[in-house]
Amino acid sequence: MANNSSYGENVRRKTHTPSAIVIGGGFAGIAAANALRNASFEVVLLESRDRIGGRIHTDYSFGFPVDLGASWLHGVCEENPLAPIIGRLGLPLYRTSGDDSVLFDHDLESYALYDTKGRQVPQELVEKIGKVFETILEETGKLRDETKEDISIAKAIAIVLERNPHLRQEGIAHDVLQWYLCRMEGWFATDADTISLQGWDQEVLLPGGHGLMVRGYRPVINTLAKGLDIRLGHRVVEIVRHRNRVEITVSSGKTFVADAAVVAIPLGVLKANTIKFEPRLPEWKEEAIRELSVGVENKIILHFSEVFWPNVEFLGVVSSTTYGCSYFLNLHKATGHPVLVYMPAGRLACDIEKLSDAAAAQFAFSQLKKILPNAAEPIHYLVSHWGSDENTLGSYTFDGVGKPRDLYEKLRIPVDNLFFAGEATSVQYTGTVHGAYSTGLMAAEECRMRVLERFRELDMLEMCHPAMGEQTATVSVPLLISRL
Ligand SMILES: Cc1cc2nc3c(=O)[nH]c(=O)nc-3n(C[C@H](O)[C@H](O)[C@H](O)COP(=O)(O)OP(=O)(O)OC[C@H]3O[C@@H](n4cnc5c(N)ncnc54)[C@H](O)[C@@H]3O)c2cc1C
Repeated sequence: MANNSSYGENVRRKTHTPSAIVIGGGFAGIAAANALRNASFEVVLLESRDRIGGRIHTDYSFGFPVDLGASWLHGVCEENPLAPIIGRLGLPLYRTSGDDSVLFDHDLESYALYDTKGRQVPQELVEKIGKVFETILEETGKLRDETKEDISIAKAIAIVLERNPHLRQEGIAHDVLQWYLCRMEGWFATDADTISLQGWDQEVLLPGGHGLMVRGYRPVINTLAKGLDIRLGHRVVEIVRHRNRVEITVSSGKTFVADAAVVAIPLGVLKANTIKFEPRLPEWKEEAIRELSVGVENKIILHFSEVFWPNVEFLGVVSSTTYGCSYFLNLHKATGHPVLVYMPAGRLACDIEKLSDAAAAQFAFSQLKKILPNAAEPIHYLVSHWGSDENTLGSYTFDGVGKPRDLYEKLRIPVDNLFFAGEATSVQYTGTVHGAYSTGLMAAEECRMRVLERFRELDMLEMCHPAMGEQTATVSVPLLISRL
């Protein structure tokens, strides 16, 4: 093997720095940009909003942090890819449930349910119906084994109740059952008649239960974003891919060029077709964008001058329909601040989004008054609009009826030098922060590999220059781009 240095004068090395553009400054995009920067790429991140974080939106206007987007770490354990950062930053978590289940993000003993007249539902009944709900869902599993055709979880439950009349509930017990279903709808950000029987329990749940980020998610994303070249207010409108180059145009008309790009924008935005891909994305990719479903969950955050509610983790209002049920997270338990967070999902969330912020806050307050008639008016409020915000157009992805789960993977698979990231590309952890983060890292790694491979080719081409003679053509020279 020849000594590389003996060819030093002859081999004209490429000094081109590999480059990438990341589109979208949510967890996926920031994770990808951070990883590519660490791999010595020149990285520019284009973000349409005037802030980073995307569906991480910690607001400080009350004088303390509250999250309008994600606030739980699902899977409080070391296996959670975000655990090392959260741990290093010393950020406290408040565990609301030790159960790694999509059904119970609060431990059953912390339930505080009320009927619409403000009477607390006896705890034994709450726990009994919780078990009935689990049994019903187990029975829907049997139904799933019987039939190949996918149906909604609402339809499956109706069939189970028809077959097992002893599981049917009446009166207040029925209303409590509706409340459990309403919380399940919250998990998927959609109504039970759109959740897939085949898919609803297929995501991977990390162990350790569910924990609230007491100081909000912002410190985590800020840490990852440190030192990155982030261009806020840059809305991407066109993505043109050439063989070894991408050209990205933003709404001001400015164009950015790089070796590759990571597309980390929400599924809702992709579905709206507001970004032109040139050439068009392949049919299988367009199909994934078209067929995957995104739901809506919102937060109406009420800040009171003092606590007047019971010292419980949350207040739930049961009703004869899931649409009529309510859930208020008591942030005072976790943070010490007098705040309740009302969280509607599905059709209710979409309907409330049509109201003004003042009317939405009033609506949430009216739900609270049902159980606490002497409740004092909030002093401040914050209202999210994840369904209509043009930067998101939905809260997170859910398993729609009849939609195969390989659509998530199709959404993730790269197209030429375009790499896709974001919660909707995560097969395992769809709809979560750690899912978005993992896909950002994965896209960055695939992008790095592809661009490095290309430079290796270029270096070989340079070495085949006629002036170098036959012998040098096969010599392996460590590539400059391997600066890891
Ligand atoms: C109300 C709510 C509660 C949630 N609760 C939890 C929870 O407790 N725990 C949990 O794990 N997950 C939760 N989630 C889900 C979690 O927030 C998301 O899965 C995750 O944050 C998505 O990250 P992302 O990077 O994929 O997308 P995003 O965070 O949406 O980032 C995409 C970015 O792209 C930008 N963008 C859009 N269009 C363009 C464009 N044309 N050009 C340039 N940039 C563009 C957006 O502004 C945004 O910054 C919740 C979500 C919501 C809405």
